Amino acid sequence: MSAVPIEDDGPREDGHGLRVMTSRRVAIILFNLGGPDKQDAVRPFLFNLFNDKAIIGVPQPFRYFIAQLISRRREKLAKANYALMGGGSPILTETRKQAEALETEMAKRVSNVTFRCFIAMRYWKPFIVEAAEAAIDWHATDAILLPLYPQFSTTTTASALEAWTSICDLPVSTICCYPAGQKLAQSHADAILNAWREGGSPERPRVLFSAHGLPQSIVDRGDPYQWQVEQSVAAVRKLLPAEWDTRICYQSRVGPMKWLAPSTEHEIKVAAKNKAGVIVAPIAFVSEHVETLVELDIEYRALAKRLQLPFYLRAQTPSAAPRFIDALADLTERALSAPGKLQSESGGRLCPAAFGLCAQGSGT
Ligand SMILES: C=CC1=C(C)c2cc3[nH]c(cc4nc(cc5[nH]c(cc1n2)c(C)c5CCC(=O)O)C(CCC(=O)O)=C4C)c(C)c3C=C
Ligand SMILES: [Fe+2]
Ligand SMILES: [Fe+2]
Repeated sequence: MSAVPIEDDGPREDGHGLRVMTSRRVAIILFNLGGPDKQDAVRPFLFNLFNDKAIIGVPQPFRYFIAQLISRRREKLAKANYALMGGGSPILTETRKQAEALETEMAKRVSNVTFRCFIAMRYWKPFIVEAAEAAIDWHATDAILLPLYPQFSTTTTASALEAWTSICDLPVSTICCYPAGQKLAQSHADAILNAWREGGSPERPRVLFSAHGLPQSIVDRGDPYQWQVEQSVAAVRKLLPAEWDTRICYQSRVGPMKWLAPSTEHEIKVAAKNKAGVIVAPIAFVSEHVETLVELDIEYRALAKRLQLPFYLRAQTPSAAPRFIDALADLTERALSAPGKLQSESGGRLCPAAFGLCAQGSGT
């Protein structure tokens, strides 16, 4: 898919022999996972997820059949979970709020460029191809690829960026990761402190930083997600009272394989043994969806109640909080002034770009 120039786009004579540049139109492509919008969408959404080679690394046609099998098996449980949220995922509504807020912020910050956010979901509508088509139809001059995954993983960021580069050749600037940014950390700390205050400021809470899990085999292959989660937690910890106990744990395991440990469920059981109340902080999600609203708010809350934890509080995800939108705008602004470069905020250590996982995203 190629950029089609606007009829009168590009440098042109102004009648006095001077060259006039038409304005830059930057498409900000916001990547996320996507979620089923209705019950009938649950199975095809799950199929798309498990048919991604970044999730199940076996060749076709085997992956196709495995994806059919798993999505059929998981459908009933997943449908029941989405039913608890009114039938579908709120992830698109949440992402739209972020897109709107980021567009407004960028218009305030930069006056000689026109910005438009396009939502590009990996496994459900609006798909990445739809975002690419919409950006081309809007006559974007170039694009900033901004994954709504602060921590880079081959299963999320790389998968989305590869899907984009295989269909669209707009000049791009890519933001590959931003796990330890100060404003992102501050938005998490704000949410944790809010949850704590709203819970009556109980003494010595234990903060469980709960990240979406990943199969251990994927981490062993060099996926940087786990250490980037650790970087995020380190940045947030600095903003919390020093005497608070904090732990990292992993939720949302799927299937029988070994996943990152300890699990969030395990840490809730440990907290019960230690008679510690917890604040659960989703550290790898930037919006509300099934993994927060059902898994954390219903399933783990019920477990905590059964185990008689002194308290169970849950910090909200950054969603469209001004500090988080500010963080996204900073990243966008930096990418704007370095077209074609891969932007990374991974703290200097082993950027994914260094081992080529998302280098294709650098474009021009
Ligand atoms: C932090 C980002 C995410 C990583 C890493 C990730 C890896 C990963 N996920 C699955 C399987 C499922 N994930 C599901 C939902 C889901 N996952 C993420 C984010 C990450 N996944 C989000 C934001 C969501 C919510 C989508 C929504 O409904 O809005 C699901 C569907 C729900 C369910 O059935 O439990 C599955 C399945 C794997 C296998 C994996 C890494 C290999
Ligand atoms: Fe997931
Ligand atoms: Fe990076």
